Amino acid sequence: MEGCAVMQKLTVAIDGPSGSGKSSVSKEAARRLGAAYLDTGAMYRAVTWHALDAGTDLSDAAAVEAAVKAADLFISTDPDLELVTIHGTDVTQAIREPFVSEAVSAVATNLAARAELVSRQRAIINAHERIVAEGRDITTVVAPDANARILLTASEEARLRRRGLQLGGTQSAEALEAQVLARDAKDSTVVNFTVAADGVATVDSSDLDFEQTVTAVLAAISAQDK
Ligand SMILES: Nc1ncnc2c1ncn2[C@@H]1O[C@H](COP(=O)(O)OP(=O)(O)O)[C@@H](O)[C@H]1O
Ligand SMILES: Nc1ccn([C@H]2C[C@H](O)[C@@H](COP(=O)(O)OP(=O)(O)O)O2)c(=O)n1
Repeated sequence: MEGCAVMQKLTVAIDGPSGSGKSSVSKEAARRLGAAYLDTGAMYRAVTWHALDAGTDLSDAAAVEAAVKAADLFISTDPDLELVTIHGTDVTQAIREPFVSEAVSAVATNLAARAELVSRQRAIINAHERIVAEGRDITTVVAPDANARILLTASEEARLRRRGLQLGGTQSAEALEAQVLARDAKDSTVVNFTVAADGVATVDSSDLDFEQTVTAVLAAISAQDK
């Protein structure tokens, strides 16, 4: 019926390294597609916050697994509402603090913790008719059967520059490299987010501004979702 278009079911999976623009671009793409938005990195950050809050020794794999399984985690999937809670406590801001960024790889490299979060992420994705989910293993592990799968990349230089601006230009080059490059190096020991898997489209945002990147991602989604 005219003016009453039926929205088709849609799952979009987007992966990429730190600072490539995954979160900001996926959120905007979700708004324009009338879809929900899932930031899986925020889930890894939230369970890390929970493990630290509970005094967990992050070098003890069994203790990390237990802390992740026990985490009562809520994450908003509304692209216009950023909200993450653990046991009812609002941790939306806290999970972005450096103490979480520095610890998160210890959880993200724990395979049992990953299995637990992958299962929760699949449940969230399945509960939505239309959703854009982003992270490091969404195209390959969490939703390999998504309607559209994209690897969003950018040069190291662009990623460091963007993260530096995002953090207010106060960080030293060494601190930024530790946050962006060293964390990616640790994380990529368990998941591949630097090379596109078969059937995954690559969007390189190095020479694109934000709006151009959103346009390129939306074009890659329509090209795949036929
Ligand atoms: N194509 C782009 N051009 C310029 N800046 C961008 C672009 N994409 C994202 N940004 C900015 O770079 C910063 C990092 O993006 P973000 O979405 O947080 O990356 P990621 O989730 O991959 O770590 C944000 O401040 C964002 O607004
Ligand atoms: N699907 C995912 C998403 C994030 N992670 C890990 C990798 C990162 O170190 C942390 C936090 O992810 P996040 O996307 O917030 O990272 P950025 O700071 O945006 O680079 O979680 C993961 O292993 N798998």
